[in-house]
Amino acid sequence: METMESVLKKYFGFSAYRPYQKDVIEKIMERRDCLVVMATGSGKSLCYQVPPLITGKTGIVVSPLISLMQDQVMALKQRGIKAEFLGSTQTDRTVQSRAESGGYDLLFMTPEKACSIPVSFWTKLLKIGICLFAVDEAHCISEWGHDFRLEYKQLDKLRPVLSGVPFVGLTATATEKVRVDIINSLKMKDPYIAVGSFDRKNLFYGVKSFNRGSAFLDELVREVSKCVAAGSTIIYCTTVKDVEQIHESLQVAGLKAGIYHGQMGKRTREESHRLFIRDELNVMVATVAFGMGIDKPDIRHVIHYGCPKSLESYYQESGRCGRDGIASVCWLYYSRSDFAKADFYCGDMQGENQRKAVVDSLMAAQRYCLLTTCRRKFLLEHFGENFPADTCGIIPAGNCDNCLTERKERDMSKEAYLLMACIQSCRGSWGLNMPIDVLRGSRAKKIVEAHFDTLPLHGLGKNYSSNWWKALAGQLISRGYLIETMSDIYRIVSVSAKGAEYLKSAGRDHQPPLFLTLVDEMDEEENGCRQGEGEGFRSLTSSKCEGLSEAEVQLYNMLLDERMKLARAAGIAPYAVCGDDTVKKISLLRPSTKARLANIDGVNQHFLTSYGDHFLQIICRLSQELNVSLDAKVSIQPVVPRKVTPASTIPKKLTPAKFEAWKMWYEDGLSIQKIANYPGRSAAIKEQTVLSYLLEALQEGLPTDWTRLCEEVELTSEMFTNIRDAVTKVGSTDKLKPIKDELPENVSYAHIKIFLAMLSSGISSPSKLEHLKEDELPETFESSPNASSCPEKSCNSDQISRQNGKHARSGLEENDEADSPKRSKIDNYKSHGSCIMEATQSSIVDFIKGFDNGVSLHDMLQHFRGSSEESVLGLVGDLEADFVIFKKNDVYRIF
Ligand SMILES: Nc1ncnc2c1ncn2[C@@H]1O[C@H](COP(=O)(O)OP(=O)(O)OP(=O)(O)O)[C@@H](O)[C@H]1O
Repeated sequence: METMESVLKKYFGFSAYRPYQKDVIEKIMERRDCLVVMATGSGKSLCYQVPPLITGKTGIVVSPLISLMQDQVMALKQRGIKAEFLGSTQTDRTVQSRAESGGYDLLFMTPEKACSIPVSFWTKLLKIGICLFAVDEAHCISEWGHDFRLEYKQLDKLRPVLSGVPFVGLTATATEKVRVDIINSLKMKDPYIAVGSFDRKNLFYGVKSFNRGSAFLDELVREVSKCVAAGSTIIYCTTVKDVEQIHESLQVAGLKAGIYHGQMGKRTREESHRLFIRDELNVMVATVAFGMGIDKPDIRHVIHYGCPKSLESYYQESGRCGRDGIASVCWLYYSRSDFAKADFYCGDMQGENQRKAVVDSLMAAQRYCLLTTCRRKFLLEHFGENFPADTCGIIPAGNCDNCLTERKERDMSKEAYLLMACIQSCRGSWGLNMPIDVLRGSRAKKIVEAHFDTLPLHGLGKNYSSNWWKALAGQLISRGYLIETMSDIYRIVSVSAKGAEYLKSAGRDHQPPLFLTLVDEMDEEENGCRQGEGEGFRSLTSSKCEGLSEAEVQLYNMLLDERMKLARAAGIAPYAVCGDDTVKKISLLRPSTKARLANIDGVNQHFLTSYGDHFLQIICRLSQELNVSLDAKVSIQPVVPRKVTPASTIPKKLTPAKFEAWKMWYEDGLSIQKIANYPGRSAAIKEQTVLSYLLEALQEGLPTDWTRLCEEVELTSEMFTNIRDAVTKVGSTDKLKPIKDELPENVSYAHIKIFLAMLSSGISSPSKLEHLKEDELPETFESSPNASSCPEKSCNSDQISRQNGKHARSGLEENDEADSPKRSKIDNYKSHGSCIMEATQSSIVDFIKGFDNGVSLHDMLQHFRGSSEESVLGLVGDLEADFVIFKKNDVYRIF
């Protein structure tokens, strides 16, 4: 049976699971129902893709769209996974019968199909084995969701039919209500719930206001032309008319743009989708009909032309961007008229709940547009996630427009007073138009009829346009001075308690200062320009080739062309051959052998067998042409996906600085030293301070990697044991000095603090640290005076000293030693290694194969003492693709 790790490398080419993936997979294998709520692009699909490959049983996946299933099936087949879909567009009549005899690892179907397929199908397949029943985009089940589909509600019918099969719901958008709905609708029993962070750290968020017209269209075309160099772009529009207009403008400008909306024929729509997925089109202009089905990992820009109908759908649609983890950009353009569309979106809503959900979501989207503070924080907090900092500008410098640019502020107390007082005078039962018209001195019929033209404030706000006042109102709403509510489809603006307090403290001639941000619309009116005007989009073209030399950039582009040719020949999308990031790594490392190619993250076995030789030839030829060496010795900083922190575990007590320090260390993998001297900080802080922040974070329950921490502060097993002895001797941990006094000089207070933190986490012995390296064993083990008394004279000295070391340690550790599978395996090998072994290709393969969790070079050298390090490395390097040796963190494994 394959293991979780071997499946990951063999089929997907990845070296490590992302947060939560492993846990969910394990739970599914234990046949437990699971609800997986994780960000778009965070890797939820892997949770249902892996179990069938381990168990050899079929996984059923219910998915809302045929186009989505088709793309997934294409990509899975490219990974050597047997996948198919059942649905109206399936032309192969044999799929169903092959499926029922267990012919597929993964079988996709629409909810309609799942409910209508005869029970005999399930009965037959159950006999062979179904390892899971996954419901993708599970929020469609809930009326509270933004994409409710009636067919999803019927899925519970299958529960009794598929008794014993774990049900797995997956979604990227789920509020508490939606989660409960999914669990109840699917009749999940004691489900394992994995809720990840919604933070898409590689996405930049920006918003701009715009006025419809040809001038803006020209600006948009200019900006989109710049985007094209970085990769694919989607432009989402709210109406078909906008789609057609923008598409035409892009085409006139010579851009390869496609179009997609609900009024197009099915064929043309599918063709458009296909061309975009295969990189034959650079830009797709679409309505939201082109939404959930898009699984293209290398989309670099998502632009919204018009405010989306809800913040949930904005998150979903912008979430199509940068799914491969590479830096990508989401811009939203809104105009004020977008905010008046509640009636349009509510049109076909039946129940009061649905109407309310729609209206609330639209208002949240509107607030997002008008925001002057961190957009990421707002988005995350909308999904119930705590974002402890006020800006997303700590790492790196600003990842949303509001955190990136310093906005102008000015005292707007007078204007704020006028607006709030006018709203109060109009008795707070109108939308914004009425009080603003009153302020601007309108004598429209409804104003005269309501006698608002006699109000003392009438006409006092003539100096500003209606849009200026609306922008001010937006600010006052976001700062809590005004409240906007909905009555049916009408907006009502009233003064909040905070606003009333302000009005009380002010009069017509005197107001306490109230500094507010000069948003674009105001700035344009007052100063004739917008802040950041002319900056255009955040450029991605430079980051695409970051870290590559000029020749490597050329190689990268040539390899992208080569990938395109291969994809065209195979009739698949280029990303299905391999991802952009993998091509970038290949350009950097320029492997000359299959083994080296296999070690590159993202290269799976199918790629190796299908394209490996071809790529190696091309790399060799192009490297010669560009005069760059093969097998470059570059240490690639893996794009370590930040581990997501479930909202509930972000401790309230921790200050943002402490939490940030922990995130940088634990999630971004930065060292304590790097954090202390982080360039984004105004002044360096002490390493000791960083360590104390980390320890506080751990005390608050945040996770850590003890092995890594010990390695970083050089806390060895020997020190650990010494500190433990000292603590026992002193008999108290209240004061550190007496403990320190018992210890040698090289043991610092930091070491003692870490020891104590470990102790309170239940680690009382150094060997509890999973990956403790051999060479970190206490020196006393190596230099044991008992070494010569080993009964087996034929044992090598290393083994003798370790055996004695075991005796030299307290009884407490004997059990720990026994529970370390890696160590006992190594010892096993060593006990056979009484003669000096020389390495050969096959003996190396046999040796590595003996370790499920891999083996380090150190272990290999200990085993093959008859060979030099150079020759062992040479042999490992020469082992070709039959034995895909995969190296990570200096540990070699074989697949
Ligand atoms: N462990 C991993 N290591 C590296 N890349 C991964 C890993 N798991 C998934 N990915 C990649 O992340 C990308 C997004 O994964 P996936 O399509 O499963 O996201 P998702 O959570 O289902 O998103 P959505 O909700 O938008 O459909 C894919 O390109 C996938 O190959």
